[in-house]
Amino acid sequence: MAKLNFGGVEENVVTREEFPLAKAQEVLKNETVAVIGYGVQGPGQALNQRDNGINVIVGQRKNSKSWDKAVADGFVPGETLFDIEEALQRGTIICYLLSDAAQIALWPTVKKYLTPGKALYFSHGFGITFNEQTGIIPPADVDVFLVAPKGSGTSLRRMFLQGRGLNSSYAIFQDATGKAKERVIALGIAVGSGYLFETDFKKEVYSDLTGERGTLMGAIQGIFAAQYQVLRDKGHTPSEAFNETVEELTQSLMPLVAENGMDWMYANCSTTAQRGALDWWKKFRDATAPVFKELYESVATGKESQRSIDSNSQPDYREKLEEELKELRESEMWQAGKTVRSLRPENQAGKA
Ligand SMILES: NC(=O)c1ccc[n+]([C@@H]2O[C@H](COP(=O)([O-])OP(=O)(O)OC[C@H]3O[C@@H](n4cnc5c(N)ncnc54)[C@H](O)[C@@H]3O)[C@@H](O)[C@H]2O)c1
Ligand SMILES: CC(C)(O)[C@@H](O)C(=O)O
Ligand SMILES: [Mg+2]
Ligand SMILES: [Mg+2]
Repeated sequence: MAKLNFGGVEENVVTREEFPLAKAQEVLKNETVAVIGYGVQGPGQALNQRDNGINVIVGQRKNSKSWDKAVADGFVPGETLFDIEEALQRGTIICYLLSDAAQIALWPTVKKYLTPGKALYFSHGFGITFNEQTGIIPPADVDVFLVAPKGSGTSLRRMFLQGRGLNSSYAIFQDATGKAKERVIALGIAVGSGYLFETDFKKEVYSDLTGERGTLMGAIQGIFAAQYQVLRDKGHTPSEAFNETVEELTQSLMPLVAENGMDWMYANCSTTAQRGALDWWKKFRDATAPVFKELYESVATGKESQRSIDSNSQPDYREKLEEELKELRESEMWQAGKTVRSLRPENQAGKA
C-alpha cells in the first residue's frame, strides 16, 4: 500500500510498482477465473487477464451474439469458453459481469456453484448494496469483493493495448478465506488497472451511479443540448453551434485538461477566454449543485437502482433503449456531429 497525497488528503492506494504483474500471476496461479458475461466489461477484463497470463475462462449463453464475439476473440468452446453453468462449476473465482439487472435473474444458479473457498467478484457495488431489491446475498464461506474499472470496458481494453491503464476501485465485502485482499488486488492488476483505490460496496455504487448520471454522461449531454439550442435559437449555424459546444471540447480542450489540469487548459486559451471562464464557472456550479444533490439522494434512497432494475428486466429493454439512443442520434446536434466527424482530415477518403 502506498500512502499518497491527493490534494492534501492522504489515501492508501495500490500502484503497479508495489504490486507488479508477476506478483498477481503468482497469487492467481492456481485459480481458474471464470468471467460470466461477455458484454462490455466481460471482453475487456477477460482479454486483458488472458494476455496477462491468467488462467481465464468465459461463461456465456450459447447461441448469442456475445458467444460468437468470444469465439472471434479466440476463446475456444469446450476449452476456455463454456455455457454459464459449466463455467460457474469450473471457476474458483467467479467474475459476475452480467448486466446488473440480469445478475438478479441468474443469481439462484450462481449461488448453487459458490462452494466454500471460492470467490465472487463484481465490478459494481450494485447487487450487494441494494440486496433488498436484488436478492443477492452470498453464502458466508466465500470471498466477496469488487474491482470497478472507472471507465468503459472498451477503454479498459484499448488502454491496455496502448500500454496504459484505467484506474479502478476495489472493495472487500467478505473475507472468508483470509486471502481476499491479495486475491482482489491481484485481479485488479490482472484486468489492466492503472492504480487501485480502496472503497466499499456502498460508496462504489453511490459514486458510480452519481457520476454516470452526472458529469460523465447525463449532465454533459444536458449542458451540450442547452448551449447548442441557445446558439441555434440565436441564428448560429449547426456547424458553428456544434463546433463551439462539442467538437472543440473533445478534440482540442479536454485533451489539454487530461494532460495537465484545468488551469493549464485555461492558460493555453486567450486572456479573453480565461477572464470569461473564470467569471462564469461558479455560476454554473451554483446552478447545478442542487441538481447533483437531488441526484445523490435519488441514488441513496434506492430510487435509481429500482428504476434501473424495473426497466432493464423487461424482455424488450434492449429495443426500448435503442429507441431512446436513436432519438439522441437523430437529433440535429448529433447529426451535425456526424458530419463534423466525417470532415476531420483523418476521416476523409484519400487523405494524404
Ligand atoms: N459497461 C461498462 O463498461 C462497465 C464499467 C464498469 C462497471 N460495469 C459493471 O460491470 C457489470 C457488467 O456490465 P456490462 O455493461 O459489461 O454488461 P452488459 O449489459 O454488456 O451485459 C453483459 C452480458 O450479460 C448477458 N446477459 C444479459 N441478460 C442475461 C440473462 N438474462 N442471462 C444471461 N446472460 C445475460 C449478455 O449476453 C452480455 O454478454 C455490471 O455490474 C456493470 O455495472 C460496467
Ligand atoms: C463506464 C461507466 C459509466 O463508468 C460505468 O459505470 C457503467 O455503468 O457503464
Ligand atoms: Mg456504472
Ligand atoms: Mg462507472
